Formats: sequence, C-alpha cells, structure tokens
Amino acid sequence: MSLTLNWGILGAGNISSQFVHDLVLNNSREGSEVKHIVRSIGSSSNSKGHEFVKSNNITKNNNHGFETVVQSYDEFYANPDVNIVYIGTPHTLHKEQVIKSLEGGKHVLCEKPFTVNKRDAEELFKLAKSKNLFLMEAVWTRFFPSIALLQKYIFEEKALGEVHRLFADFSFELDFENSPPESRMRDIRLGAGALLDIGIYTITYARILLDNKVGDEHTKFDFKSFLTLDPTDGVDYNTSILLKYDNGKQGILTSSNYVNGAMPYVRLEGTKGVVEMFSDNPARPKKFTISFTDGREPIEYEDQSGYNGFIYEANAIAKDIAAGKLEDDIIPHAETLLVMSVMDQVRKDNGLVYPQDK
Ligand SMILES: NC(=O)C1=CN([C@@H]2O[C@H](COP(=O)(O)OP(=O)(O)OC[C@H]3O[C@@H](n4cnc5c(N)ncnc54)[C@H](OP(=O)(O)O)[C@@H]3O)[C@@H](O)[C@H]2O)C=CC1
Ligand SMILES: O=C1OC[C@@H](O)[C@H](O)[C@H]1O
Repeated sequence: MSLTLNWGILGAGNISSQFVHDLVLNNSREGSEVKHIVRSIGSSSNSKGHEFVKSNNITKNNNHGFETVVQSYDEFYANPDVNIVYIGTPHTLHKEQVIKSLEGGKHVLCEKPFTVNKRDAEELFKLAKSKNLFLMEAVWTRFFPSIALLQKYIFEEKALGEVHRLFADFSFELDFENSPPESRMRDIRLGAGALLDIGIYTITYARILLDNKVGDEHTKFDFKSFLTLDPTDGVDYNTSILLKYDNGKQGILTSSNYVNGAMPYVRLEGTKGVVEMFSDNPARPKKFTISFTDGREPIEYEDQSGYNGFIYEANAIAKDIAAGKLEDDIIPHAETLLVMSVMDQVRKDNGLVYPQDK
C-alpha cells in the first residue's frame, strides 16, 4: 500500500498555510507513516505564491526532494503531478473549485463549510463518485486523537454514565474595524456569518459527542434556532441552536462574532462525570479533562504532538485513497450532508439567504 500523496494547495491564505505547516513538519520527522509532497501552490498571484512557499519553509529537503511550483488556478488544475487538491479559499468559491479539480482528475479535500448549502454539496459528491475520485469536507476537528479517545470513554467505557447535555460554544470578536466589508468574514457574497464559519463546529461537537453513529446511521434529532442578522452586513454574527436527540440528550450550541467565548468551550454532562474541553481555537480539540462525581482522580489529556492538527485528517485520507475508498468513515458524504441540512434549516428558519441559494 503506497502512502504518498502529491498535494496541490489552492489559495495561498491563512488556512492553507496552517495546513502546509503540518505536512512540512511531518516530512521533517523520522519515521512518518505517510509522504505528503507539496507539488503546487495555486494562487491568484505569482509573487504571493512564492512568498507562501518561502514563509512556510517548503524546501526540497522537507518535500521528499521535490520542488514546489507556483501556478495560476488554471495551470494548477491541469498539473499532472498533483493527485490531491486541498482547497483553502472562501466558502463560496469551493463549489467551482471542487468541480474543476475533479474535472482535472484529482482527489479533493475541501475546507469547511464544504459548500454554502446541501444542494450544492450533493452535486459535488455525485460528480466525485461518477469520476471514481475521493472527496471530503475538511472538518479536521473530527480526526484528532483526543476525539477518538473521548468517544472511547463516552460510548464504549461509559465513563460519564448516562450523558444528558452538551454545551458547545465557538465565539470570537471579529475585528470589524480592520475587516473590510468585502472580506470573507463580512461579505454575504463570500458566505460570511458565524453559522457557516464557526457554528459548524458546535454542530460537529454535538454530532461526535452525543451520537456515536455518522451519516445515514445517525440517531435522529430535532432542533430550534435563533440567528441575529447584522443590520450592516446582513449575516449572522450571533447564532444559537437548541438540539434534542430522540433519546433525550440535548445540545446547547452557540457561536458569535460580536463577543469572545469562554473556556471551557465544551462541557458534556453525564450522571457520573463531566468532560470539559479547552483550546486556543475551539476547532482544535487539543486538551480535555474528565471529572468524576464520585471524587475519583480526573482524567487529563493534552496533545503534545507539535502539529497544528491537520496532519490527522491528511494521514487518514492517504490511507483511504491507498485502500481505494472514495469517502472517509469518520466524515462520510452523508455526514457532511446531514450537517449541511441542519445549517440550511437554521438559515431558512431565520431568513438568512445567500446569493448562491437562488
Ligand atoms: N479548518 C479550519 O480550522 C479553518 C478553515 N477555514 C476555511 O478555509 C477557507 C479559507 O479561509 P482563510 O484561509 O481564513 O481565508 P484567507 O482569506 O486567509 O485566504 C483565502 C485565500 O483564498 C484565495 N482567494 C480567492 N478569491 C478570494 C476572495 N475573493 N477573497 C479572499 N480570498 C480569495 C486567496 O488566495 P490566492 O490569492 O493565493 O489565490 C486567499 O489568500 C474558508 O472556507 C474557511 O471556512 C478557515 C480558517 C480555519
Ligand atoms: O474554521 C475556522 O476556525 C477558526 C476560526 O478562527 C476561523 O474563522 C474559521 O474559519
């Protein structure tokens, strides 16, 4: 089984840089199980692309002897050396870029939110299957070792007893003064708003901590929600979702771009114990504590790997592709569609329509 991926990185921005950091670190470490070769950076600007290669310190030495080229988007899609594309551009560009990457015969890992609505996501998954190519939404959170460990404690060992309630918050105060109205964080045409940007993670925590099944197998739930639409930008910067599973478990999910959130950002309550999660970034589940009601020693976990955490999803995909799979078991297509359907309904119930919905 060959565990080598030849990556093309689309968009030389913030998240692409964080993603590439992990690939470079992986390649600099002895004994890494997967070779992640960065073949190409697709950028709107040649100089920006070269600056990206430089600032992320991608060299032949830490890239398995390969030079990284910088290409225009169109050259990038046609690059025969790239076999998987990572899409790190604003939400509303994902759809067209996934299509062009698949048309170019490449597997795709596309940043969250995968698309703006479920209809578009379905179209992309159908296309990938028809071309026999792997396609996944990059919800990296789901792939952290901390999550697998928590799921073992919660669902297999029942360390919390009966789980009843989850609080999950992802909030940070957007620097409105320094974020121009045409930035991806504010522009409705780029899919701005807290729900698609950070609310998606609170729904993700409900999915992975309240239910041990994914996609078509999921436990049924219902929800009600409120969005506060900003009078200037017309998108939600305050978002609350109340969720109830058929088995009675509840999730209280909040996200905001008006105010900063508190720590712990996740609190999961059961009859015998409580999980609390801490992080500099609630998308990155690096640290948790489990405290027990009977006074037992708490369990404490912290990821000390030195990775940002993108390596976990990247390695999982390498194994999937080597095994000939078209989707991943942790976030199969149906799971992305489920989360997208929740976000569609929340927007519908609160009057948030993106131009792409029409
Ligand atoms: N997994 C995670 O934790 C995170 C995921 N994300 C997701 O990644 C995506 C990108 O976010 P982020 O990296 O923060 O965004 P940035 O604005 O930092 O970068 C996006 C890049 O996309 C390209 N681009 C093309 N067209 C546009 C446009 N009209 N406006 C802005 N950029 C454009 C640019 O690259 P170039 O000029 O080189 O073509 C730009 O640098 C989003 O969908 C977001 O949800 C973001 C942060 C964290
Ligand atoms: O996915 C994300 O996680 C971290 C946030 O800061 C960012 O806005 C968002 O896109």
